[in-house]
Amino acid sequence: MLRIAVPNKGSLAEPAAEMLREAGYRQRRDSRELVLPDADNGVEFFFLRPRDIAVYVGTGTVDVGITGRDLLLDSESPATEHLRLGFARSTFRFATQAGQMNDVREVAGRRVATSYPVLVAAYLREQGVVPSEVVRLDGAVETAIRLGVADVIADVVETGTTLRAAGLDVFGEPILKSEAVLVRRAGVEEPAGLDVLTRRLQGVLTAREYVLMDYDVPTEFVEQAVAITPGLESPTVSPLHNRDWAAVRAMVRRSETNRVMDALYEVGARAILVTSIHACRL
Ligand SMILES: Nc1ncnc2c1ncn2[C@@H]1O[C@H](COP(=O)(O)OP(=O)(O)OP(=O)(O)O)[C@@H](O)[C@H]1O
Ligand SMILES: O=P(O)(O)OC[C@H]1O[C@H](OP(=O)(O)OP(=O)(O)O)[C@H](O)[C@@H]1O
Ligand SMILES: [Mg+2]
Repeated sequence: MLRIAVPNKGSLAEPAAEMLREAGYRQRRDSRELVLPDADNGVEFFFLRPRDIAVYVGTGTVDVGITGRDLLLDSESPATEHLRLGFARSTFRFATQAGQMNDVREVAGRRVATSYPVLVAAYLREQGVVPSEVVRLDGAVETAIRLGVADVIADVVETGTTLRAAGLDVFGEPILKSEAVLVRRAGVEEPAGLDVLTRRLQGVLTAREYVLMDYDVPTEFVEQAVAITPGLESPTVSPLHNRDWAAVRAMVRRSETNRVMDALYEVGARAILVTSIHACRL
């Protein structure tokens, strides 16, 4: 049985459960359940705090886990990124009172509050900047400056709403770009069953990222049309009853759907249909 750690709370919990559900696994109905066997799929889920997941994976107590890249790096655990999962995207940044600082070098001699002290200390070391102190807080880091605990904060930024509400502005380069990742123990062989989990999750990622596009096009323009929709390997081209026309089917990036439809229409394609992909194995 592959033992999989899943975040029990916080921003990662719901999207992680949703992704596993889409990949065909059982998910818990009650948020108080801590362990959930899924014998039909040969896996067992352990619901753990997101910050602890890399630690469990690093010691080998569980085989793999879903956590954030920022949490993985801050844990210093011997766990490694196996697959990017594309949700809970954020940047990790320095911020201070609006208009006060422009460069990471200004952090020298200042107090920095963060929930990610290892990550911040490592970054400052790399930049050759020595702060006076790195203050570790559990959350609500944005308030630390107003309360006089720190001069600068380093925190997760998604929309920037929380920073703005606290009258703070980011400065310097982003310390890190984070997203949810599947992690496994570093330096050991892949656990049995991880290949199946990986293919299933990749299937969900592809189904989310691509759509299926069908259209009819006069045979004389097929080459021009398939150049616009080359698909992943090669598009399917089928004859129509009217021999002057062909039907084409290809996968297209969801984000490019309308641009591609416009381009196809221009070369003479008609009856252009877009369908969501429910599941796939590439
Ligand atoms: N607003 C956000 N947008 C995207 N990702 C976020 C956001 N807030 C936190 N994360 C990500 O979630 C992970 C942290 O999860 P964790 O559960 O510890 O904190 P949280 O989501 O802030 O939950 P809580 O504050 O309720 O404890 C990190 O990988 C972080 O990058
Ligand atoms: O850029 P935004 O879209 O505003 O999102 C970023 C905020 O979201 C998270 O906070 P959360 O609500 O989890 O509170 P916390 O600080 O107590 O963890 C994170 O720690 C930031 O504060
Ligand atoms: Mg939080």
